[in-house]
Amino acid sequence: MLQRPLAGHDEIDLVHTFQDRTGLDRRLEIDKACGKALTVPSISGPRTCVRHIGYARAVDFQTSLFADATAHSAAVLAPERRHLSRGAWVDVQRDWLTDPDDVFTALVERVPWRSERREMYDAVVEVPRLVHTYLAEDPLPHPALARARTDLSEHYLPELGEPFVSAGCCYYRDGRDSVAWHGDTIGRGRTADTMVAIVSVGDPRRLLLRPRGGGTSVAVTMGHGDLVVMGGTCQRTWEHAVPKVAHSGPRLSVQFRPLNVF
Ligand SMILES: O=C(O)CCC(=O)C(=O)O
Ligand SMILES: [Fe+2]
Repeated sequence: MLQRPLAGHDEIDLVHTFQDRTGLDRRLEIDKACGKALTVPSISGPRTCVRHIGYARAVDFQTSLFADATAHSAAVLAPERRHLSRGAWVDVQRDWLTDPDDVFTALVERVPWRSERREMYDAVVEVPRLVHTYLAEDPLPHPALARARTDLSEHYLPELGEPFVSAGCCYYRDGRDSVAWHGDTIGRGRTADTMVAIVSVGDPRRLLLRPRGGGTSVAVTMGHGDLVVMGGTCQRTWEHAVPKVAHSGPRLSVQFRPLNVF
């Protein structure tokens, strides 16, 4: 772990302040010259300071431990399965990514984020999050994500019968950003069993799941570096949402999907 900017690489962009798990104030900085993320003890002053192209708002996230950048990008896949009703299930593996901080900064910096607008009744409203989708042939913004897609494809192949190809990305800038109740039912998820694998970095947010037509909802917290996979009939017999919350720092999610699932 680097404690201070490297000599000669002092042009720093994108500064996040946060408390690590031991309660210490630290800063995460991107060195523009070498592209590395650096963590330094935070000096007193405003908790938040951010500057990056096209988006400037308070950024403050609680991080897990910083991992050694040379380590493997993700732990061995061994998720725990929770069976829901009607053939739906959800797999969870906490702290799957080895260096979620690096993935966080890469996603913030390298994804060509765009805001979407949707027609709703008589008005055109802004979709409350930033989005971008990488298709099968597009290079992903961080090697750990390419590795994650390969590992997920291998692990789930016996059950899924095909690889994960696309990577949908969402940027929840703060607690006001959200996803309303829906199933990923455009394409094959409407009629066939499939899987959607979500890698999450940044502040924890809750993924709520509820049976279509009513029933008790189930909450899965998606934390920094966690993996959550929705599978079986989940997209057509259940719905999911990421509700708004009063306070949250940024969270980014990458959803890996097989061909023709949206
Ligand atoms: O942010 C997430 O993890 C879920 C997003 C989602 O459900 C979707 O984009 O279809
Ligand atoms: Fe979804």
